[in-house]
Amino acid sequence: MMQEPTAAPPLLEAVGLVKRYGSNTALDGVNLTVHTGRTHALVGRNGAGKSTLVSLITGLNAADEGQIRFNGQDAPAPGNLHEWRKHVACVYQKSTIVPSLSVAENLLINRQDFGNGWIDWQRVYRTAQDILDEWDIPVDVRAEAGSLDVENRQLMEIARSLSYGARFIILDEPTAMLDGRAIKRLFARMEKLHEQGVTFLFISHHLSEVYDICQDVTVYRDARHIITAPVAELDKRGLIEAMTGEKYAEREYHPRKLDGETTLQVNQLNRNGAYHNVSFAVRRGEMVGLAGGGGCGKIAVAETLVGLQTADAGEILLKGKPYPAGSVKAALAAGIGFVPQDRHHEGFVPDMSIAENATLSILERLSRWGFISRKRQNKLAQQWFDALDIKAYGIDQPVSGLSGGNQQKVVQARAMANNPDLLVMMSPTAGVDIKSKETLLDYVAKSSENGTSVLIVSDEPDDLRACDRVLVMYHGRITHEFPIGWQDQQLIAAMEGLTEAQPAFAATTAPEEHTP
Ligand SMILES: Nc1ncnc2c1ncn2[C@@H]1O[C@H](COP(=O)(O)OP(=O)(O)OP(=O)(O)O)[C@@H](O)[C@H]1O
Repeated sequence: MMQEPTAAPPLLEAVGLVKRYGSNTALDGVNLTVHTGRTHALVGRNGAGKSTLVSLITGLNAADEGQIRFNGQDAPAPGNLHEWRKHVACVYQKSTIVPSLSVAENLLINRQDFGNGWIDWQRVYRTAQDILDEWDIPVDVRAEAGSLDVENRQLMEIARSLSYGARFIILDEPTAMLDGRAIKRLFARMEKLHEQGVTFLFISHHLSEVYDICQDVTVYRDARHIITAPVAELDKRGLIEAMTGEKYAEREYHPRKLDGETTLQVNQLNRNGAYHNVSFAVRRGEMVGLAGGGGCGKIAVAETLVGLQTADAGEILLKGKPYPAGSVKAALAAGIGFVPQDRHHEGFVPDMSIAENATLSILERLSRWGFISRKRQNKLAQQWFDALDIKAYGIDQPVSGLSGGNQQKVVQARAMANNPDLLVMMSPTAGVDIKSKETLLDYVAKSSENGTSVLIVSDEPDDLRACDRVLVMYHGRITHEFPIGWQDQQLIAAMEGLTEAQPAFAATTAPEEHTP
């Protein structure tokens, strides 16, 4: 189903784009047509080619074949970024700002009329303020850009793109690092900019967002264009089937009988300003969710368990024994595996291969007399590669060349390779496509059946559905516990603090004790 042609030429028309990396074809003759004023979603599984397409339609890379036109005119020559910026810009998940400079400097960086010789700072701030005012973007021009949170950093990058003249903005997984309220604010801002004549290409693995804010959707699968349709004509089931190429089946979740010994026991854990009186246990083979909105303290609790942070008071026992606090090494040695929140900093070594990264945590086990057995390493890595459905040309590929979601899977493999007693996963499916999410979470569920205890720390209902119990944190305290089978609305209301703490937790949630 193609979009009805309108009188004006499309804002973007990409036809027959091919891009190869060595023997790997990242895009195999794909099309994309975006019309002015229609928010267009681009979706596809990890490695489908979305980021590669963005690199071509923003002029960062040259296509091997195909044409790109903006408003009926041929696109500038690849690499002439000054000209491309007038047509299109992309706000990436990873920031492109200079953190040590002010918002104003970031907005006006690299402009011919600023920064040559003597700088008139009053003029810099005034011009930057004018840009933000024109688009009604409430960011302080004098703030250090590195101090902005993700939400404001994205707004600043949008304003910068618009100031170059672009009226076509690509948002690459903009909601991946935002909590529910910030996502609502972002969507409201997009609506407003849309009214001011800005068109968005929206890339997201959260399909409900596609239905919330997009009018058209394009699906790529395995480097190919599968379908473009108005979202109103393609329901969620159809969309998932287009993405996966398989029939979609609804899942059911059932309670399990769990009576194994306690693997993790957390007693009255406190960290000033982060979490308070946190107590819970995870049994052998149990999957527990730790949910909550941004700033609720769930990540701080998880990072304390794995040694990335320390508590001010309280007790953590693994199989009945304490282990040294504040040391990742000690946590790993005690039997904890973890998927960190920030995979770019703590997750993987980019220049090392999939095999090397996936087996980082067990190098000792793979070595004999100080030499690593490559055969054993590769065998194990290959098992993970297949089990997690990693899309790459092989286990020797450096992780830096993988798509975002596939990098996440390598981090996951590393966390599980050690066969830990307790697996702590923070936002484990951020950037992971819907099918891979299922594969990954199924794998975790299978490990739990074999005795691994699991703590999934996330605000994403889909990550938590298979958990035997979900604990919800709000303002640093556990306020609710839901057994498997909860409804999304229940969980979201608790995460947003819209429902009173349950009686079992109310005693620890007295408002006067609250430290934001
Ligand atoms: N610089 C590169 N070198 C080698 N291969 C690459 C490079 N960039 C991308 N690829 C490959 O091209 C394919 C498409 O990757 P791309 O990053 O475009 O996927 P994506 O749809 O954005 O995925 P994700 O949702 O995981 O971000 C993948 O197989 C990837 O490994």
